[in-house]
Amino acid sequence: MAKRSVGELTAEDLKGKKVFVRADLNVPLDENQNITDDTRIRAAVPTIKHLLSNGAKVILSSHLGRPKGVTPKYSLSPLVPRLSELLGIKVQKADDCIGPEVEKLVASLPDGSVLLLENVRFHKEEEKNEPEFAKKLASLADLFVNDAFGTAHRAHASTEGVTKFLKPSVAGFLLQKELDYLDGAVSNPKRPFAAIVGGSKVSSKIGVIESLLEKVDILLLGGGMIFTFYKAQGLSVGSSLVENDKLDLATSLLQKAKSKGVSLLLPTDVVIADKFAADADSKIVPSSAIPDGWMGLDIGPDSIKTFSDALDATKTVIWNGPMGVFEFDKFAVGTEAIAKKLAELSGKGVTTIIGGGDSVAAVEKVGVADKMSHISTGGGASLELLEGKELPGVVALDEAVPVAA
Ligand SMILES: Nc1ncnc2c1ncn2[C@@H]1O[C@H](COP(=O)(O)OP(=O)(O)OP(=O)(O)O)[C@@H](O)[C@H]1O
Ligand SMILES: O=C(O)[C@H](O)COP(=O)(O)O
Repeated sequence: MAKRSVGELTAEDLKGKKVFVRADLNVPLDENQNITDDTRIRAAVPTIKHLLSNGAKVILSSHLGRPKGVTPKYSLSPLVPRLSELLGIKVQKADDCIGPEVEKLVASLPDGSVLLLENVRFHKEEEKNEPEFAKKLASLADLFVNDAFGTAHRAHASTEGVTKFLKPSVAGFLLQKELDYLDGAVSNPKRPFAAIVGGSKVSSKIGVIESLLEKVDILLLGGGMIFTFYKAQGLSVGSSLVENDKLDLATSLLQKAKSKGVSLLLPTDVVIADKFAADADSKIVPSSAIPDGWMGLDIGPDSIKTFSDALDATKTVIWNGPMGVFEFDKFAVGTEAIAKKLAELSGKGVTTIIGGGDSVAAVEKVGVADKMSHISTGGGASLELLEGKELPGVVALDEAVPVAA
């Protein structure tokens, strides 16, 4: 069911109103507290700007990291300058997210301004979703906007709990966009629809693969998980990453693909290494000829060609997980080739969706991020959505009002 969107709220609904906005501003910081990737801050801006331009007072909340109690290195203070710069106003910051001091700051907020609350996870009640804590957060505002897609898979006080005390509770623009692509485009894709799934282990992608097998026409598998599939087919895998307890599962996934008429492609050649290291000796071998003592760390050139050809026929592609150990330049070729291929397909009108995690890093490394139709800001959240799970932070929001026919 579609959710009510912040876009439906106009100046009439918003002027002078205090709006509690939950965003996912969980950005990486270096040892000097400098932001090393501001994607999530930029992604939160359209919703905040919409609220400000309609005269609302924005009370902005987020977590950062996984602190246990108040931990200065997880303060949201380092985010204030960038947030202010992107919004074009001076953002105020509170030292806590509840309590009398915060209430005072909220009471003196002018229309069209932003108060950033301190890391909501400094209170253990946040992750426990304690109603009393949610009520205190909610008491700061008149209505709720959830734009924290990256945290929508968590039923926490600031994502789910507050909806019990604030009406309306609506979806922000980012949350909406993520759902449109990761749920909408994937459930109702332009076909042929292909998924590319990589990453390290098959065990962490079982849910995604099973769910995608119900929807896709083509499934391309890469990354460390392929060796479990090879072994299940009786091939030697040398010292490659293998999950011996998942061999039956790999066989059943191959059978399921067959019975569903999904074209499941495994790499036909691999780049192997004599050790797990950036400076390892490497060579390219057919998938059926991995010698003892060698491990597969990337897909080979024939596989890149086969995968690229298969992708040429598609209208929608979703990608989750790298094709190899892309952190080592020597074994990044397969992942980078897929990133470039998707950029090329985007230019031809194919919908290309990058489902979070390491594939986002790969696309950014190759410099083609701006070419993709959609890059998810959520790792765990995008994976859960692709697995077909409901996200508590989304479920709790108001339903969209059906448009009269
Ligand atoms: N052949 C391989 N052998 C061992 N590790 C591999 C291999 N191919 C890829 N990997 C590793 O898999 C890791 C990514 O796997 P993961 O399952 O975490 O992917 P992801 O879904 O993109 O990430 P996230 O879990 O953050 O969403 C990378 O660190 C990469 O080095
Ligand atoms: O980075 C993320 O995936 C989100 O911000 C959620 O963080 P969490 O896994 O600590 O809940």
